[in-house]
Amino acid sequence: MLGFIKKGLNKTKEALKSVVGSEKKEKLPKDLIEEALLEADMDYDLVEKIINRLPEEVTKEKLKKELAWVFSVPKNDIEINDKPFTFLIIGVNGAGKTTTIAKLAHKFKSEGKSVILGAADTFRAAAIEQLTKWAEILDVPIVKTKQGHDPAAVTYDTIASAKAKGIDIAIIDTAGRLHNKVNLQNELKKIVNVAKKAYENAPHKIVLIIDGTQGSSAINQAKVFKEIVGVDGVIITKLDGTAKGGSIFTIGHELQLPILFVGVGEKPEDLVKFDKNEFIEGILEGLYD
Ligand SMILES: Nc1nc2c(ncn2[C@@H]2O[C@H](COP(=O)(O)OP(=O)(O)OP(=O)(O)O)[C@@H](O)[C@H]2O)c(=O)[nH]1
Repeated sequence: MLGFIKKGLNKTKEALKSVVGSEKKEKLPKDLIEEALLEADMDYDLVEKIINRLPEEVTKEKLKKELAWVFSVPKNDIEINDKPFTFLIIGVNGAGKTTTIAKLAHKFKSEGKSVILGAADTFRAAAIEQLTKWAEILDVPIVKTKQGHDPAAVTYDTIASAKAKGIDIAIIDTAGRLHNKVNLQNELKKIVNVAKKAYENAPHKIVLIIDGTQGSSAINQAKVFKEIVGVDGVIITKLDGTAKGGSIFTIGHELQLPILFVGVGEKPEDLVKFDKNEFIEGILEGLYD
């Protein structure tokens, strides 16, 4: 519970305090709130929308109401209601896909579920090696092939293996070469089609990994992925390393996709379920406390 605000929003809170000061306050002038929210990388239009509804001097309670009003995100519960429940993990290189897959595997394993990984980012040898290392550390099976081989085949084999072994959850990595949209689209579509051949209900969740340190600029990338393959939910990584936590408002608002989890560190346990109220509470702490 505390992980999100403590670890995930620390730098964002510092950014807010750099504008409003760090002493405790009952009320804040609205132009300072405006400046602080922009400093934390909350989208300009969203900030204006909020500011227009505020009086000159704003209490914490009032701002809380307005932040909650403007920030409407779809529900983010994941019900594991099928077997093997398949996650397809997509996103640009470096966004934190591999680390996030390890975190998801760790989470499900610690809930008593069995997990298998699929190394379908066959574009780079390093991606396969990195995921293999995580599989060893976490003691979960992995399906992989040589660099350059067909990612759809790895996807098929992963799901088939999960079925054969009665494994609860399959998590499949993919390559994220965004500079060639057509290739990426073809590859992802093929992976999805082949996943369905392995198991008609797969993939159950296509999850987009977004690098939180990129702030609002990651949104256009996200829109491309949403357009080419469809996305069921997002995970925002590296929140601990950025002062741009306000971008979560923008990401949630613009994409209208469930924010499933946020990454708050590099260790397998550094994954927190996103909670809208906790997030808003963290922003308010940065401003008022
Ligand atoms: N601080 C912090 N670092 C993270 C988080 N998630 C990932 N990272 C780091 O970000 C870097 C990139 O993560 P990867 O998981 O390798 O990213 P990827 O998208 O798989 O990238 P490629 O392997 O290049 O495709 C690594 O150094 C991770 O340790 C997070 O939530 N917090």
